[in-house]
Amino acid sequence: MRVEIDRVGVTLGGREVVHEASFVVEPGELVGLVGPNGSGKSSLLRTLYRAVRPSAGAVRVGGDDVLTLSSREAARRVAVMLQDPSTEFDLDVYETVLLGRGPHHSSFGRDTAQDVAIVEEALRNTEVDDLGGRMVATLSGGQRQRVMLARALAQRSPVLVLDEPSNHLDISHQHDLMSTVRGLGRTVIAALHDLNLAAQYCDRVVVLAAGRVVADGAPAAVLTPDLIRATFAIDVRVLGDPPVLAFRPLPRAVTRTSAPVPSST
Ligand SMILES: Nc1ncnc2c1ncn2[C@@H]1O[C@H](COP(=O)(O)OP(=O)(O)OP(=O)(O)O)[C@@H](O)[C@H]1O
Repeated sequence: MRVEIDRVGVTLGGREVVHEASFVVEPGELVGLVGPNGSGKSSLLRTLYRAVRPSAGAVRVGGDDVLTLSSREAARRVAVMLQDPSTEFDLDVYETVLLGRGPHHSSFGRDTAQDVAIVEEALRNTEVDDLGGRMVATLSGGQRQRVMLARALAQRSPVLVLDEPSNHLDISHQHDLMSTVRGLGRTVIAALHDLNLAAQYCDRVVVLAAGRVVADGAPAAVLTPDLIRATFAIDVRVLGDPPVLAFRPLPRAVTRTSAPVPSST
């Protein structure tokens, strides 16, 4: 399903934090949204799952403005996995993932054998099937994040929105997550801090800086040393295609963090 972000503005606390953002995600594409802290990634993604109303422009999913859809239809089209899932959850893992089936039920609909099969598959795909009976609040950050991915997968929506999906995951689960979402064949938009993950797995990378889209294209075309230096204030060497990025802090960052300067050889 196609997603269009069309000249979207987002105003929060009286300040416009996203300005005229436009890009398209074609059906089945995996697009990485990258940018420094506070550049507006989460705010823009929130317009897609209707947690924030754009102050300008429109977000269209499958050709329809998301604001014109019923809540059920919006949830059938777009599933979301959030950066910091609430720790207030009073549900176990199985019940949490089953919530993903909600948009497919009528108000008092019962869980079907198909729901159970879909939930069990999502639990297996995210390697949390051994945690089924555990309360979500008792899980580690990474385990909880995988449960939230399982819930989003169980929703079986054609569009998946991921906001920093891998920030609690160990290196192997980061790659598992990216290859899982890549293999789904769904339309995926993921805000990512790890530019190497973006480079390796995304079809396209959209760069936000100070609320504006400053680049949009294939990873090798976008993730250049000049763009990364201008956007993130860090030096980088780019090797190969898909690019592998080797970072080297600028002197200002070294002063700030007292971190050792890695060798450039
Ligand atoms: N509820 C709010 N009220 C006012 N300002 C907000 C609110 N939420 C976010 N902002 C501001 O909007 C700007 C964009 O924030 P946003 O969370 O979208 O950035 P981000 O790119 O996702 O950042 P990060 O990489 O740190 O997660 C920031 O300056 C932030 O302080």
